Amino acid sequence: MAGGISIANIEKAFGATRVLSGVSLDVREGEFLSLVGPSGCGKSTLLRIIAGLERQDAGNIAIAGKPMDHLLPRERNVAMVFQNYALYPHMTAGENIATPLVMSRLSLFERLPLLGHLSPRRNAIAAGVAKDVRRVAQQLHIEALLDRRPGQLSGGQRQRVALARAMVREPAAFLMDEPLSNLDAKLRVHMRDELSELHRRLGATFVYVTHDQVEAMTMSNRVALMDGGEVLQLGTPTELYARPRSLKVAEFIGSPTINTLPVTCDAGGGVHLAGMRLPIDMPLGLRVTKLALRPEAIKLSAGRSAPGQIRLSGRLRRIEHHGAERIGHLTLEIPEASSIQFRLQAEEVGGLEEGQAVDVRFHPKDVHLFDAAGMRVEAEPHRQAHREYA
Ligand SMILES: Nc1ncnc2c1ncn2[C@@H]1O[C@H](COP(=O)(O)OP(=O)(O)OP(=O)(O)O)[C@@H](O)[C@H]1O
Repeated sequence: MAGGISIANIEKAFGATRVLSGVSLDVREGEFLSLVGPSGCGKSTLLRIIAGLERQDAGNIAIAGKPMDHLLPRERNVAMVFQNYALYPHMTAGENIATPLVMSRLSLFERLPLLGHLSPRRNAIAAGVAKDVRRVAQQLHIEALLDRRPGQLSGGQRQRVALARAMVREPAAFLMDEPLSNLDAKLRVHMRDELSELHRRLGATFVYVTHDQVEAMTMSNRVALMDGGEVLQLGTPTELYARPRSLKVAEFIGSPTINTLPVTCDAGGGVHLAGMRLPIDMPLGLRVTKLALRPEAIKLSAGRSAPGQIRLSGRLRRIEHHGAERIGHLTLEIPEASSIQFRLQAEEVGGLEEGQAVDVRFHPKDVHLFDAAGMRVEAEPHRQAHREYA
């Protein structure tokens, strides 16, 4: 796997706490892959193991086909970017960016402030370092900031300096641990755009840790969703959103959160919701217990539903205005009285009042079904038309 990262059966425990339970994952050369998951799921630990900052108990890491397990962090040709930037406060931005090059190109003697100048090659190397620092500073539009110390920079500028320091060595891969989480919301959205653009320009492999699924979904080629030290699903953002492998994945990805409703199955594979037979059939022998629906799959229903659609009644509890979108909260009139959220169109909101009785409808093809273990089950094409929905 030239340029990619192979992660094979990685296990890690801190004392009695098992943090990674046999994680395997291939990061392709040049891809932007996010490790996303709830706090404590082990994503930072996995990144630190790739970087060599933490030692795994079992399993192997290879970068560009080369085993890394016995190499020090600096021998791995990867650059880490952290949430707290990790800049040296007493150095200027330029000196911070130059540090990795100074460390790799100058000997210990050549780095000495006075004696180092006695080395005949020192000046030529220093000029080369300065040129490389200017090149990355230009790419990140921070040339004007090179003489400032970190304390004189904004959060976004500091993050760019940290990125420049990572880029200057031209590493095989960038490993980023929540690099945007110290920035305010507006700057975070802007930096997301910049990071995606940087990734396109550099064509390097990016592994990006975040607990923010929106960040992961908007920037990544692929997302690995982790929970409890395992990868629950690896796929493109669209795959995770449209075909979640488990209820946990379905519930983690997407905002507002996917709606879930309890269902039962009869002996013939028919699916029932609150006593209603739905136009959905399961392969014989498979039973589902949960039905899940994305908020955008649910529509306000005025008049008769289109054939084949499922209709539910409820009371509109609240309308939430999010600027460009409006979310309706509906308490359903079913015995397991569940609350669901759905997207309302601008023109629909005018005629609605909180507390009002409304009907909603959805299409069976938009339904996700899960068994008692929370795993996805595919329905069969519907076997017979049911009068109540036809
Ligand atoms: N050096 C350590 N010593 C002991 N326990 C640790 C150490 N580093 C991490 N842990 C524990 O390992 C688990 C996973 O931590 P990790 O930082 O990898 O999670 P994470 O998914 O990145 O979470 P977050 O998003 O909160 O950073 C946590 O329970 C954490 O407390």
